[in-house]
Amino acid sequence: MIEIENLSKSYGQKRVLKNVNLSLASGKVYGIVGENGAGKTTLFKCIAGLETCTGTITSVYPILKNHLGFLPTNPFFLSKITGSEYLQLLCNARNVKMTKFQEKNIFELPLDQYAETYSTGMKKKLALTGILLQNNDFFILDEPFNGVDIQSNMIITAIIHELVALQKTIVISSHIFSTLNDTCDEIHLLREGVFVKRVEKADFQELDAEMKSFALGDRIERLGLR
Ligand SMILES: Nc1ncnc2c1ncn2[C@@H]1O[C@H](COP(=O)(O)OP(=O)(O)OP(=O)(O)O)[C@@H](O)[C@H]1O
Repeated sequence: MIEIENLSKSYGQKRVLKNVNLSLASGKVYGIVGENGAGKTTLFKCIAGLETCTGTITSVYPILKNHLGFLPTNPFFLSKITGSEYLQLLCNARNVKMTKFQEKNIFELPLDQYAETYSTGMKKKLALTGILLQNNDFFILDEPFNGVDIQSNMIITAIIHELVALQKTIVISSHIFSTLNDTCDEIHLLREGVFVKRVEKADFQELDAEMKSFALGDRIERLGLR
């Protein structure tokens, strides 16, 4: 169990997260949705210890980040480091004894090439492979489905199901509702740094319809394309 209580974050005068609370259990997938700028990535960075914030994060792990696999929206790689070298670095960081990565290269990436030369989708798949090989217990996946091809999206969905079977804790953000529908146990709606709604799987369709209606309003009519 991971408990996030009263987490707040400001950039200068701007309060980006306002007393956010979230309870995360093992074997569950939590979807975080919200408009651009709602605070999803900031929340993830705060949980991962990559940003300072106020509030508390408690868990069964003495040092949470040692059990966390964080997939950023746009993974960044040092220059002149190949795909295999990157995977080796990540494995070394967690004391995972592994040197041959070809068998684990399920996304069929050119591991002997420099990671910085990979396409956007390939970078995401390399970073995801790395955190999976680390055998983490807790995963934060920031827009894992964005920018990867359809086949890889299917693989990522299957990976998430496998992580659930292994009792891992998973938090994901996505702007594509169907991907959350396929993977999440509950969805939390973040609006201007506040969780305004928590929806269980049985009510996902209702949330989808509500968000559609909220998003569309009379915008299409106003365009006057007919
Ligand atoms: N380093 C920073 N300095 C100042 N403001 C920031 C910084 N990072 C994020 N913000 C602001 O915090 C707010 C939340 O940004 P965040 O990236 O968390 O949103 P998001 O929900 O992940 O958006 P998106 O869906 O577009 O990825 C935005 O108003 C953004 O401009």
